[in-house]
Amino acid sequence: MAALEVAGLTKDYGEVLANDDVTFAVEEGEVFGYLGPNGAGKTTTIRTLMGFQSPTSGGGTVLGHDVTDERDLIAAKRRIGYLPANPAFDEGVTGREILDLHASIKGDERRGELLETFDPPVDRKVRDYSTGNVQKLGLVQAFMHDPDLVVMDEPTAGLDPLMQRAFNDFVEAEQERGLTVFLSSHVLSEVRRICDRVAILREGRLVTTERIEDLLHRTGKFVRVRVAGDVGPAAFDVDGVHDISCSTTDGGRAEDAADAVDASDATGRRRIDGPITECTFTFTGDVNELIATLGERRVLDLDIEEAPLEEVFMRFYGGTDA
Ligand SMILES: Nc1ncnc2c1ncn2[C@@H]1O[C@H](COP(=O)(O)OP(=O)(O)OP(=O)(O)O)[C@@H](O)[C@H]1O
Repeated sequence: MAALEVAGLTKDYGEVLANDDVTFAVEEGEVFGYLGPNGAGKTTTIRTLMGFQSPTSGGGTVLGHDVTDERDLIAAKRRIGYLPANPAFDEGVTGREILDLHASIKGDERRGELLETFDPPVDRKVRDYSTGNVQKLGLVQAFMHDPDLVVMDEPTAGLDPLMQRAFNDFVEAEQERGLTVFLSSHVLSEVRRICDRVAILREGRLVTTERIEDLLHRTGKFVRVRVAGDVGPAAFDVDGVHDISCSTTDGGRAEDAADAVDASDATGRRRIDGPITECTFTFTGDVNELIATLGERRVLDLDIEEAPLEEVFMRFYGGTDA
């Protein structure tokens, strides 16, 4: 049984078709990312899955319970954690009181360890919380009753980089315990690290659902190379080179010794005589062929990294070649 299912989900707000026949399923134990730019319709799907609004047509299930059946959904919700986009808590009470209330409804088996990880200032009134602290309180609340499925709308919004990393580590550990996670995001770096699969939504329609590894494999590597000499794209005529762009600058400038192929002078820097060309391209071919071709040049600097998902994302948004 899928942990979460969306089947032909359509939501028409009148002016906007926010979800247009969206269908996908999240398997038990998966960390699944729901990606799309602002306004793509992610929150609409999530709010429908949590039973806060009715679909125009279609529907879905969470842990096997029909999201359009209020009673059925109440039973499921005890085993589900939920973090909404921009969580809003009663401002006049403390974080601890918020968590106490949640505990009385759903339980709080894991409150202590979660407070160690996310550490919101629970003795302060929520009105004094920063955006990040509200988010941390929301995360504690979403996980504290030890749910089987957690649904989160932009979970790392407002978190600083250290806390984002703590969140990623936490989700990875939770997955090992068998938790199923469904999270929306437009922060692609977080998706790449923690998600098994992603669905990409654009203007209410599902563009693709695939494994993150496949997405990365298909999109290849991003290469940036600096070589001595005035060379054009033809110098990198290897199968699998795409979207190459080269620019040549006059040589004669000081280069860091680390860049140099041969010895540096007494200052630790040296001059590269003649022009220098920097080329960037996406590479989907055999890396050995690329290395052989690069070996024909005097390489001053080389970066090879996974293609940024932002680029992949833009291609999907761009439409025509997606
Ligand atoms: N209650 C509503 N009434 C009318 N239109 C709405 C309503 N809620 C959302 N919309 C519209 O539906 C579309 C999808 O919105 P939604 O919030 O689901 O997108 P999203 O992908 O979550 O965006 P974001 O990343 O900005 O949160 C948007 O065009 C939005 O303006």
